[in-house]
Amino acid sequence: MNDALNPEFSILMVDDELPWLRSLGMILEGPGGFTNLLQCSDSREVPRLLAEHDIGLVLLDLTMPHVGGEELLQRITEEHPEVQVIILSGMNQLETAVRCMRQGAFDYFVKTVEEDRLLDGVRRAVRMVRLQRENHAIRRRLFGRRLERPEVFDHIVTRHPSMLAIFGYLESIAASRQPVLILGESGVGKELVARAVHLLSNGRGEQVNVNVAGLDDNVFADTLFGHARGAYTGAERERAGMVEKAAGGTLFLDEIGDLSPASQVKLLRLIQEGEYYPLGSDTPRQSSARIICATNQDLAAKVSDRSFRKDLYYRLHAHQVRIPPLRERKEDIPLLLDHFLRKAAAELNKPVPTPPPELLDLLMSYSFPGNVRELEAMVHDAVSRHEGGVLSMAVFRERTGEGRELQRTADRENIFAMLPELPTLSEAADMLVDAAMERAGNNQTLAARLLGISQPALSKRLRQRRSVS
Ligand SMILES: Nc1ncnc2c1ncn2[C@@H]1O[C@H](COP(=O)(O)OP(=O)(O)OP(=O)(O)O)[C@@H](O)[C@H]1O
Repeated sequence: MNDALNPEFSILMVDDELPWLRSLGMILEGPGGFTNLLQCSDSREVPRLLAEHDIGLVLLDLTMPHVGGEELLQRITEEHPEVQVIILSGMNQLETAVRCMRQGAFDYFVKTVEEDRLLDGVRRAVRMVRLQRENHAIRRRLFGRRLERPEVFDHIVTRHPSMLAIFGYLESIAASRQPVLILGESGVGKELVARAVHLLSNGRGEQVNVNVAGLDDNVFADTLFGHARGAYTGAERERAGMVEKAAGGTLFLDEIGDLSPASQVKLLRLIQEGEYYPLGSDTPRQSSARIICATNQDLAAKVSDRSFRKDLYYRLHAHQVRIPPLRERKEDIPLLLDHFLRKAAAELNKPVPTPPPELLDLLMSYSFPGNVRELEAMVHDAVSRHEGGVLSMAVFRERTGEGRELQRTADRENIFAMLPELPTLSEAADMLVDAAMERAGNNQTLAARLLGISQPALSKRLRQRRSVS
C-alpha cells in the first residue's frame, strides 16, 4: 500500500452540499487513491470530529449554514495548529480564500479546479502533515520529553537536532531574567529565535526590536533611553525610549557587535544595574525589560582586539546560543523550500507551484552564504516570475552561481550597451546599491557583503541619499 495515499491520519471533507461532498470523495478515493476519508455536511460537527478522530487534513468549504468556513478555519488554526486546512471556494470567493491563506490555510482551490491540481495539493498537504508529525516525534525522542511549549517555536521551520537542542535549552532558561545572546551568521533566523525567547518568558509587555548598527552614541542613548524636555535643541517634548516601551517585555538589540565603545558602557550599566538615564535627566529609571542581543560577528575576537568590552561580553555570555548556518543543517532545506513556496504564493496571490525534482539537488549542493534569508529571497523571486506549471530552474541557477559565470560575461559585454546614455559614476553606484539591497531582501549586512564594502559604509551611503532626496 502506498503510504502517501494511505495516511495514518484521516482527511476530513466539510461541505453542506452533499452531491459535491460525494463527488469530492470519489475523486480522492478513485483517481487520488486516498483512503482514510471522513465526510461532514454539518459544520457544527467539526469540533467534535476533530476531538474524536486523528485528523491531519481538512478540506473546507467557505459558505455553509451554521458555522462558516472562515470561522471554522480560525478555530482549527487556534485549537489544532497541527491540522492543515485546504480551502475549497466558489469562483466569487477568491478574496476570502486569499484571506484564509493569510490566516494559515495550507492552500485554496476553486471548486472548478482540474482534478489533477487538486489531488496534487492534497498530496502536498499530506506530505507536510507527515513531515510535521515526524518532526514532533524527533523532538520528543531527542529530549526524552515533549517541549513544554512547542507552539512557541512553530514559526521556526526546522528538524535539525542542533536547532531542537537549542529550543530545549531556551526553554530551560525561560524563567531567567539574565540577558540572552544569540550568535550566528546573517540570515540564519536570529530574530525568529529572539521572538521565541520573548514568547517563552511570559512577560506581559511587548517585544521591541532595535537594530543598533550604525547608531552613534547619542542616537543610541536617545533611542533606548528617551530624553527629557529640552535635553537638546529640538527636543521640545519629553520622549520615552525603547527600554520603557519594552517594560515587562523584551528589548531585542540586533547587530550588537557594531556598538560604539561609549554605548557599550551604557548597555553594561543597563544590564548590571537595571538602570538608565534619559538624555538630559539626572534621575535614574528602572528597567523591567528582558534583554536579548544578537550579532553575526565574532564577539570573542572583538574582545581580543579590544573593540568589544570584556565585562559586557561576560555579562552577555551567560546564556548564549549559536544558530548554525544553513549549510550545516541541509536537512532543513526541503522543509524550508516547501514553507517558502507556500509563503510566496500566498503573498503574491498565486497557486503554489510544483518544484522540479532537480531543484533540491541544486539547493543541497549550494553553500548559502546568505543562509535562510537567501533561500527565502530566491524562492520569492522564482514564484514571482512563475507563470504556471512546474517552477522554472532559471532563477535558482542564476542565484546559486550555476551559469553565473556565463551571465557575468554577458553582463560585462551588454549591460551598458543596452543603455542609450551612460549613467554617471554616482548614478551607477546608486543603481548597484539598489540592486544589492533588493537581492539581500533589504538586509544591509548582506547587501554590504555583496557590494564588497562594510555595513557602516553602506548605511552611511543610504543615509546620505535619504538626506539628499
Ligand atoms: N527556520 C526558519 N523558518 C522559517 N523562516 C526562517 C527561518 N530562519 C530564517 N527564516 C526567515 O529568514 C529571514 C531572515 O531571518 P532573520 O531576520 O531572523 O535572520 P537574522 O539571523 O536575524 O539575520 P541578520 O543577522 O541579518 O539580522 C526572515 O525572513 C525569516 O523569517
